Amino acid sequence: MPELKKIKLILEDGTVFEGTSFGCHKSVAGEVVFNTAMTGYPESLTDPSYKGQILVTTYPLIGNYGVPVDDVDEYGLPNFFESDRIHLSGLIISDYSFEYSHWNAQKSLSQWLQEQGVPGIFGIDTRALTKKLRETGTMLGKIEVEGQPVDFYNPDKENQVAKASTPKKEVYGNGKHKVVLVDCGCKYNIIRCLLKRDTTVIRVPWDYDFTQEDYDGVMISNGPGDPQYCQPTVANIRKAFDQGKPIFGICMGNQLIGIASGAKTYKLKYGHRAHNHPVRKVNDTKCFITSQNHSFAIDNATLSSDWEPLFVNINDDTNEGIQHKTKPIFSAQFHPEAFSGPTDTEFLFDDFVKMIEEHKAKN
Ligand SMILES: NC(=O)CC[C@H](N)C(=O)O
Repeated sequence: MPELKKIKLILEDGTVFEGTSFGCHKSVAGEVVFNTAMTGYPESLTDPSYKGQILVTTYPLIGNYGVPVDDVDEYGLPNFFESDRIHLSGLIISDYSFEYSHWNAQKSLSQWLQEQGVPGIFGIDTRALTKKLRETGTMLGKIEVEGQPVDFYNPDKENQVAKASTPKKEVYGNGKHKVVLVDCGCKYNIIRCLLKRDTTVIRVPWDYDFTQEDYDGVMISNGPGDPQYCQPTVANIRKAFDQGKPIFGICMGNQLIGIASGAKTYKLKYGHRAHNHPVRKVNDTKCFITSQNHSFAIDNATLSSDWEPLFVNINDDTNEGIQHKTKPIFSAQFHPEAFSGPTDTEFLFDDFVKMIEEHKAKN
């Protein structure tokens, strides 16, 4: 049993929670958001969309299955993580499991957080905290070590995508269809899902002019922070609209395609972070259970007449995707690549590749 040190969680409204430190023992500030998923902490911690945020897990027991091995697949991508490092700023949990057990575990969550310099706090009433965030809305907060004060930090005041995106172009696989992946802080399972479907993935930085590339389709990835910072990406997406090839956007990708189409985005009160968000296909009775992690959303009322909502969230009627009425362009606000979460909507990758095949056959 490691030496246990006290640490505090301080919210911008002055609320203070006292807990125990189980990660890197240092102070950190960010935006406090909650996720209600029951599994998937290794994937969440490495999801670049959490950059600038401190995550609260409502599932009380965390750490019980440790941290997976960091081996890589044939393309050099880690098998069990969504990026090459922990992106979130801190982790807030109720009960830390000092014992871990899993066939694939390599180390404890505590050890991993310490290695990566990320603070963790346990012993927090995460239900009370989540109720507060639901009532007040997302709040800024800090995990603070006694005698090490930090200022509050608002991730919406900076371009987080520029910090999470890849610095250079990289090509994966050797499949039939060339897909440009605009990396706004992409989760690796988007690359895996594309590679499984006979594609070559050309991963490029968020502000790279991919319209000069030789490509068959474009994927705009997920990513952290306010989509309004991605104006260079928006300008390139507009150029791609004119090129007419299939485009698929996920999460931040949905928001950026929306902005490029002329629509507006706004910030939700406390976002959607879970494995069980019910989403309905518009003009259809089909519903899907989806994995989600976002704060911003497209305002359906601002969609221009060439575009229409594709999916809607059944809990709060917010936008969950859009499509162009005539061009092969569509996007989802949820995560069809899951990891973690239900894989029910992975068929959207099949739809995308089918669009590419049809477009190639016609042109
Ligand atoms: N996962 C994502 O791509 C999130 C998109 C955006 N950063 C949001 O919070 O809404």
